[in-house]
Amino acid sequence: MTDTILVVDDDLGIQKQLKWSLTDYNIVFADDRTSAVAQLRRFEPKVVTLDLGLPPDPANASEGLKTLEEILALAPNTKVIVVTGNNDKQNALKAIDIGAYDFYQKPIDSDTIKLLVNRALNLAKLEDQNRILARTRPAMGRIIGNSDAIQTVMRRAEKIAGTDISTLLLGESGTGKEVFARSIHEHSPRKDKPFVAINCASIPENLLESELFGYEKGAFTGANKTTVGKIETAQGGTLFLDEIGDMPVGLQAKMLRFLQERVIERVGGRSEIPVDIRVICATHRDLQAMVADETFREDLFYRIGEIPINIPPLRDRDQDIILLGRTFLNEYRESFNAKAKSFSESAIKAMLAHRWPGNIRELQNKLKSAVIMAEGALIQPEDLGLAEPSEELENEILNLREVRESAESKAIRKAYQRADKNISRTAELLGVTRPTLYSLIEKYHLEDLKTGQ
Ligand SMILES: Nc1ncnc2c1ncn2[C@@H]1O[C@H](COP(=O)(O)OP(=O)(O)OP(=O)(O)O)[C@@H](O)[C@H]1O
Repeated sequence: MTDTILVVDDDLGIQKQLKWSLTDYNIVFADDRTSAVAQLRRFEPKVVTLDLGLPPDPANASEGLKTLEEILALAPNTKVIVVTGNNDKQNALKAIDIGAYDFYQKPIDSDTIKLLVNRALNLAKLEDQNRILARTRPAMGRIIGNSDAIQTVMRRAEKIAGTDISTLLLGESGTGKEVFARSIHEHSPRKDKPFVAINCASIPENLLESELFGYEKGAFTGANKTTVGKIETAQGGTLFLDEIGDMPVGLQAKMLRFLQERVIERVGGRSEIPVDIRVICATHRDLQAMVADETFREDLFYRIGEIPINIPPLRDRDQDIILLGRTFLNEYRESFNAKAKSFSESAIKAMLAHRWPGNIRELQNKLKSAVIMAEGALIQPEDLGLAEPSEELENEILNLREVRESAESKAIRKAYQRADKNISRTAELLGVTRPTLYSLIEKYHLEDLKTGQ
């Protein structure tokens, strides 16, 4: 397919000259700001050449710069090459500052403009490919979710996984902090070594120290034999400290020393034991506020949270609710030998409308009881303990194409989940043919649908 280039210039002579110079492309024209925006929406060119001297103010660059801003606001990935008058370096630099890809000064030289457009187009295509790759590459194995919110976090976690940087996972209860910690471990060079998790909130304060650091025989009444702690057990691997915000202040000092010096002493022990582990911490508490009221050590806060990751709550994950729901439904159906097979339409609506304060854990609990309670093959809102839903609130999007695209890809995903991942049935639900559905899948990069995910 020939690439389209948009030429924004009010000078007919220049329009013609560019058409002759850029014969390899499909050239479309605009002669002012309004028509430039209209052409941009219509043809979605990857490259635009823009004369800064546009009417009604051709002697000045203000209209051109405004047009540049509008183009970039609408289609930020567009490569805009600005054309300036002779000796107008200042406005050229202003344009680059706003986000133009490059500039050149009149008079136009065919070879130069050809080269510039070519390079801009190659770069735009490369960037497109990168974006697609980043979207379709399966990330962090065990984490289920297609929403942008979770995909962004997954990519962040993936990048961190290869390093030994200390990571702090933040998020409401039940959002999957432990799942993320495990995934980071599994994608790290330490994956063949142990992953050891300990929940600081569930162990009584006086036992937490010996649980973490181990103890020597005779260290206290009942210490009948030397016992290694969780830290030593994780040797070479990853230690996951869940609910780090609940760690007693006294123990925080010992923890900090371990993190700084990478040695530990067992309770009642005298020798220092070197440890090589990666530490991942998690909490649902506001550690920063705890630092402010001195219930959490500031130095430890910075030591454990070199890179924080915010795991989004389930209510911010769009269709993931249904995706996770179906996964758990299949799991529980088997283990309870139940007949519930799928969700009714109103159950899906109710699930999407619910706020899920307990996140994925709440979804699991509600589903478990729904699978047991449901009378027929379809789970109803009341089986889930949810009320019939009211109108769904949509985020306001103003660009019409974006609205259409976002609505279409949402509808395709929704239909696909409803059709139990059957492509023919999805096409039927959407009222399109299979080839049309495939081309839409291609267009919106929903490739995971073809692989049955
Ligand atoms: N993206 C996911 N895909 C599949 N299962 C998930 C996902 N996220 C979480 N789960 C499941 O949800 C449940 C809760 O997750 P997890 O225990 O990791 O949450 P948490 O944030 O650590 O919770 P808490 O703060 O209460 O300890 C687990 O059973 C986990 O397997």
